Amino acid sequence: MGEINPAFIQDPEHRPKLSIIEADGIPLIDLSPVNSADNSSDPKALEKLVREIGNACKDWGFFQVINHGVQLDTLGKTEAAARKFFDLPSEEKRRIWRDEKSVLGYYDTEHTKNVRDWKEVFDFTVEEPMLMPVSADPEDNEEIEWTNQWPEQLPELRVLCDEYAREVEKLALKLLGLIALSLGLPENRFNSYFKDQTSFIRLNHYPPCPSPQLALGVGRHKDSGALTVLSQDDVGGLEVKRKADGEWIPVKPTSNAYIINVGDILQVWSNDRYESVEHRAVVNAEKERFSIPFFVNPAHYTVVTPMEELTDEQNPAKYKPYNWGKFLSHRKLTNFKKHSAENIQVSHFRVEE
Ligand SMILES: O=C(O)CCC(=O)C(=O)O
Ligand SMILES: [Fe+2]
Repeated sequence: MGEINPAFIQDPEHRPKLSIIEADGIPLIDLSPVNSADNSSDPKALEKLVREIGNACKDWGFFQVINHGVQLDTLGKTEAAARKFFDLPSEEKRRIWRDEKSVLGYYDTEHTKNVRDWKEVFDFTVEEPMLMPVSADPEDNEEIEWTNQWPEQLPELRVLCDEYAREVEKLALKLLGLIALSLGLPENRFNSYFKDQTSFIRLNHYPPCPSPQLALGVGRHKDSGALTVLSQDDVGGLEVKRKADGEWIPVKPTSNAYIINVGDILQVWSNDRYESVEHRAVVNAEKERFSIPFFVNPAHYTVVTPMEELTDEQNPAKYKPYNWGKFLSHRKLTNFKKHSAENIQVSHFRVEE
């Protein structure tokens, strides 16, 4: 076992077990009823699908989908380009370094809950240009464009990532429609929030780690957006905190599947019918691992609040409204360094009961 920088070492209670737990994993859902070639949708099959999605969101906050409609070729090419990118010399990657001013690009010192993650990442937005508030200050109404930074030495990365974003975006919108139906809302209920979406995609690379029992690729966290659509390779490492008993359950890699998880915004929109669940990524002593999350986020000016159709006197709103863009700016700015205070969380907007 090699030595690792103490910045990566997790407190004992957060260290991974790395033993194989034989457990039923997250639900696997077949999306063919909404992706059949002739587009003939059988109402019974659609109803069943909506029920399955609703149950998965309720019981796990996580599920996998197959027959999702994303071209395998597009995913394969994006994965290959991601490998090439992380293989570039360090100086090359550092030319597109992410910092407080330019928050997209390459980064290898992210901290989750104040412990450094054993990973390097590349972030880019799905919409270009993407508008955001200039600061997290609620009084400041100025907007700014967040611009992507692409590596000069790998021009194909931009082309492939753009194509990938367009494909996965379709899947994301389809899933948001099915989730809306599962909550008893019209299928297009969430659509307008995504007109000026602030969605972004991350290429994650987890290099082999000499002390996988001490560190994590990504420490435990919840995703703050509406939904995450994640592709992982066949190495495995993602673990989900099972709602039933708090046990960390590995998500077994399933070929050609996407992993979907409910983010904090959906938790608020659904007024806690669905929950954004903690997850983390463990690392591996021998193998490197790659994953590509698509974080599905609404327009920055979205005021996030429980859907009024889902609240009434018996079931009052459990959250105070908050501004998504301000929330995201706050998160982004605090992710750059170790902080003494806890990051901003949706729980801060919870109404006291
Ligand atoms: O790599 C993974 O499997 C999970 C990554 C993740 O949770 C994240 O980037 O938010
Ligand atoms: Fe995550």
